[in-house]
Amino acid sequence: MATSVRSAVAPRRLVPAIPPASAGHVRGQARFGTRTWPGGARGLSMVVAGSTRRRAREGGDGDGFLGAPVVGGSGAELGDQLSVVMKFGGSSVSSAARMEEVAGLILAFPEERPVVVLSAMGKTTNLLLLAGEKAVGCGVIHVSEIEEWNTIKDLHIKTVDELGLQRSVIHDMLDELEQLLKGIAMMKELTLRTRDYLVSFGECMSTRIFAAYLNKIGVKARQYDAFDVGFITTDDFGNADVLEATYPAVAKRLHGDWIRDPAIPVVTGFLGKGWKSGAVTTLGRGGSDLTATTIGKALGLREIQVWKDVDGVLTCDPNIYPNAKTVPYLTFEEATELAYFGAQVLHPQSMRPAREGDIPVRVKNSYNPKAPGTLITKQREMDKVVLTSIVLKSNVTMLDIVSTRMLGQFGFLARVFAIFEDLGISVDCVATSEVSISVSLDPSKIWSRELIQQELDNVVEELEKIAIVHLLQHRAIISLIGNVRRSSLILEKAFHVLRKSGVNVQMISQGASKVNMSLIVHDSEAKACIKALHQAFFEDDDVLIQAEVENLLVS
Ligand SMILES: Nc1ncnc2c1ncn2[C@@H]1O[C@H](COP(=O)(O)OP(=O)(O)O)[C@@H](O)[C@H]1O
Ligand SMILES: N[C@@H](CC(=O)OP(=O)(O)O)C(=O)O
Repeated sequence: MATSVRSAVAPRRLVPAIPPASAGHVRGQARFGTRTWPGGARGLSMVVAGSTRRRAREGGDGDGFLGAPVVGGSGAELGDQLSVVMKFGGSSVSSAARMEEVAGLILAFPEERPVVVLSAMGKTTNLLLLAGEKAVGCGVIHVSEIEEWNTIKDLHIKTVDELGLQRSVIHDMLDELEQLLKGIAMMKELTLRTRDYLVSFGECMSTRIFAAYLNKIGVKARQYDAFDVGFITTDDFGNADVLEATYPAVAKRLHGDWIRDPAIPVVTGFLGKGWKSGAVTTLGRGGSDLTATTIGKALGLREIQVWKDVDGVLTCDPNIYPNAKTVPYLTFEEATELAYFGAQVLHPQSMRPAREGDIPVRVKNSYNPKAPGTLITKQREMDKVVLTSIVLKSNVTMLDIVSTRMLGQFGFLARVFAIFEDLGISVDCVATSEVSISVSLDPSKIWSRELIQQELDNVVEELEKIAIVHLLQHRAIISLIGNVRRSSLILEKAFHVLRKSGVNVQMISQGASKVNMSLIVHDSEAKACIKALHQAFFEDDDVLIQAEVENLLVS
């Protein structure tokens, strides 16, 4: 077993204490459940516009004012500045009923002026991907029979009907989507660029429907496609990075429109525009979280809320072990490690803008809004914290690389990493000795290019020029996110549990940030390990007692 230092995540700065901004939200929570306005145009007009004066606009104008009576008027009437981002994931907006709930949630916080970010409805992104893949091989005349395409179409039409909207809200989008699928069928290929364009229809439709619904119930809203309002990205289709130029561009557009003609912005999550290609890009799966934090930073908002289908960030993936509990507080650093090392609940890059802008992020449950959720800030009280969360990244590939020449550690490491750089492969965990190095490869980066085996063959071929290489597949990284000051206690306990379970740890790695200790085990053992570790750390008081004793000894 090798031990090491890992440096997968960006370096950190020391930061001041939790800002008082969080207090504002607690006020909002207290109000929830005793809503003054249960919904409906009259109440909502009071909530959102601060005025009961109405202004009806007829006919769709492409801005989300789709023929419904709307409320609002001058900026003076709407009053305040935009104050929070509220991002709702696919599970939160999966049907008409869910959209009604979400509208109710937004309006339950009348003191807020939200920017709303939405993902595609339910599983639409997956369905679009499947439809695209089927289109490649089915022939143009069979496109209309693709099951996933019909499911997407039915869901969106049903939603529009149930919300009492005109089908014209999404008619053009559905038409264009069908044409695109036919184009893919004709070309018999689905490039990464076309795939991003294809999946963008999910967010483009959900936001159009939701904005139209808000307008219908009397809340003035305006739909935006992120790629048209300044989300400028790299041209890495499927996994694009947001570029710095995005912040001023987004701020200018959203703020400018708000000042001119206040209306709740409803923005597509997940999407951007490639700075060279000008084409639609996507920010990686779950990328709407990153859209939300980017807008939060761009506009300097008070809080970023990401609404999910769980009570917040949990002590482990509830699909692996249902006894997972809510983690009430996290630092940006912990949340970043957690997301980067596989917790699906947050997009890996999403904490960066929030941390840079020092804007608290709150993870909430749209199915259980009274639950306090998880508050993520720069710093938090760590005295009583031992372990925060256990994260699993499955199906990881490891490379054991042993130098054949005596290059010396410096030259050897440099050569190895130059090869990874040349091949554009990123590394999660690293363990080194003078003439050998073990690394785990970041699966998301490899998968995104769908060339797993080919890429692995390339990297092995290159490395074999300077080393003996063993490729180990089907491994899992178990990351223990916890208190740096308790690392000995965490490791002692973890190894005790794993030894009792008969598990052999193949590599351990501790990041420079030290909030994360990663253990690599065989994939087949990983889920049982998570369960045993969870029981030991979160369901057994012993560990807390040990920490208390340590506290006393220190003080
Ligand atoms: N540590 C964790 N805490 C909370 N949820 C987790 C965790 N690990 C995995 N998940 C999964 O992440 C899901 C929420 O993320 P996601 O599906 O991206 O939400 P949304 O689509 O609403 O944005 C949960 O339903 C849960 O199954
Ligand atoms: N719809 C995209 C983007 C996204 O963020 O979705 P969600 O918020 O449902 O994870 C996806 O499925 O990846």
